[in-house]
Parts: sequence; C-alpha cells; structure tokens
Amino acid sequence: MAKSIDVSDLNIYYSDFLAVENVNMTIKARSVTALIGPSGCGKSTFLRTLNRMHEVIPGARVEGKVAVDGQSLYDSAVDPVEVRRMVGMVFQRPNPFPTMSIAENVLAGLRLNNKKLTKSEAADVVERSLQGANLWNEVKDRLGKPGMGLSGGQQQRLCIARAIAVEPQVLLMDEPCSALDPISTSAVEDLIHELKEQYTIVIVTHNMQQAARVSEDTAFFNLAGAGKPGRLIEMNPTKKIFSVPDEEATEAYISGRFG
Ligand SMILES: Nc1ncnc2c1ncn2[C@@H]1O[C@H](COP(=O)(O)OP(=O)(O)OP(=O)(O)O)[C@@H](O)[C@H]1O
Repeated sequence: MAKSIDVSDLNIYYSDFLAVENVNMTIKARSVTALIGPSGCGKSTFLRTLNRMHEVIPGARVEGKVAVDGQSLYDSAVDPVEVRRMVGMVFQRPNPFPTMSIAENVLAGLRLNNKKLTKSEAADVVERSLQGANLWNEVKDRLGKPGMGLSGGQQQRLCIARAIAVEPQVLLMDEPCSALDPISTSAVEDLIHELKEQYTIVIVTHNMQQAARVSEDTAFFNLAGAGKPGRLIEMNPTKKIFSVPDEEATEAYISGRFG
C-alpha cells in the first residue's frame, strides 16, 4: 500500500554545514510530488533523507522527523535497510548492474535482501516488474541478455523495474529523465502516471514542464544566498504553483526570472 510522508522541523547537515533548514511538509499517498528549485537549494539532499540514503555520506546527519504513515524513519529501533526497501529510489543516470542480465537486474534488490525464490517465483517477479515498468514487451525475448545492451530510456525503465521488484511503498526519483531523449522521457512520464495508482512518488526535476505534467503537488525550494541553507518556500497543488503561487519567489522562479 502506498504511504503518506510527514516531514517535521527537518534540518539536514553535511558535518557542520546546514544544507537544508526547517522543512515541514506532507506528501500525499498515491500521488506525485515534484521538488523544484535552483541548483544547490537541497532538493536531492532532501530527497535522500526520505529513505535514509543521506546518512550513508560520512558526517551527514539530520535533526527533526520523517514519518512514513506515522512510523518515524529515524527512530533508533528502525533498520535503515528495511527503510530503503520500503522507500525505493531511481537515480539521474540509468545504472543497471553492468555484469548482470536484464532478468538478474530486476531481481538484484530481492537477492540483496536475501530473499530465496524458486525459479518460477523469480520468473513471475521479473515479468510483473517489467510489465509494471512498461518494458516487458520490448525485452521479453532477451531476458538473459545484458542490461547494459538496452537503450538509455530502456535502461531507466529497467532500473524502475528493479526498484518496484522489492514492492516498495514509496518511489523517490532524482531527475530520472535528465539523461534521456524526449521519446524516452515521455515513456518514463507515462509510466509515472501509471505507477502513482500504486505508489507514493517524489520526483526531483529541473524541468518545470515535467513537474507540471506529472505531479499533483509541487514543492519549491530556494536559497537565501550563497553558503546559506536551502528552504522550502512553498508547497501547493501544482496547478496553483504554476498559475497563482502564494510566494513572489516562486513566481519569479517559475517565470524564469532567476534560477
Ligand atoms: N556529499 C556532500 N558533501 C557536502 N556538501 C554537499 C554534498 N552534497 C551536496 N552538498 C551541498 O548541499 C547543498 C545542496 O545540494 P543538493 O545537491 O542537494 O542541491 P540540489 O538542489 O539537488 O542541486 P542540483 O539541482 O544542482 O542537483 C549544496 O550546497 C551542496 O554543495
């Protein structure tokens, strides 16, 4: 089941550097939320706190709370590995495992979680995940061939298949189309539309048309100045952000006056 995310009073640090300050935000279940804002305002940093990938960087830490359906992710009893299973991630550049076949790539996350599967269970997961990522018809006759042999857009959908194979509830996407051509971008955007029936999706994008096309809600982050922390300026329904935003800074950014 897709889950909602509540962020309260979140401060995000790299050692002593406060990169993002005081974020309060509610992300709706089964919906797409876009994070936009100028370079360096902390969109990717914030995104990585939603599945505890931030703390993988030495010295990186957070203060405050992130709760997924009421469960606080940073409680001491919570296993970060389980968090990352529940909250999957797709990166900017497609990153299939180079030595693995298409099918092995889809199964890689399950294998990492030590899940034992029979041959027929594995075949089911591969088919269901590739169907879910709108890639099945294109690859069903070459599942044993290397994942790296696919086009960039196909590789990104393979990475999405790999992410959904472990049945997460939330999918984080960090500029998932920035390395893709317009046709592949459109395929991934169509897929995002379908995936939101089942998953809560948070997507970082530099492309404002893309935010407008794919998301229900948009959060605009900004920087008060060089060396200052990023802040959430405004979060609202995407239609409102792109027509009558509450804040002048949002208006200036979306109309291309800065950023
Ligand atoms: N590994 C790191 N160590 C130290 N500082 C970092 C690290 N990663 C990011 N930062 C800093 O944190 C701030 C936010 O960076 P982040 O990459 O989250 O911004 P962004 O909005 O995603 O930018 P872009 O749109 O350019 O990808 C920046 O000042 C950046 O220099």
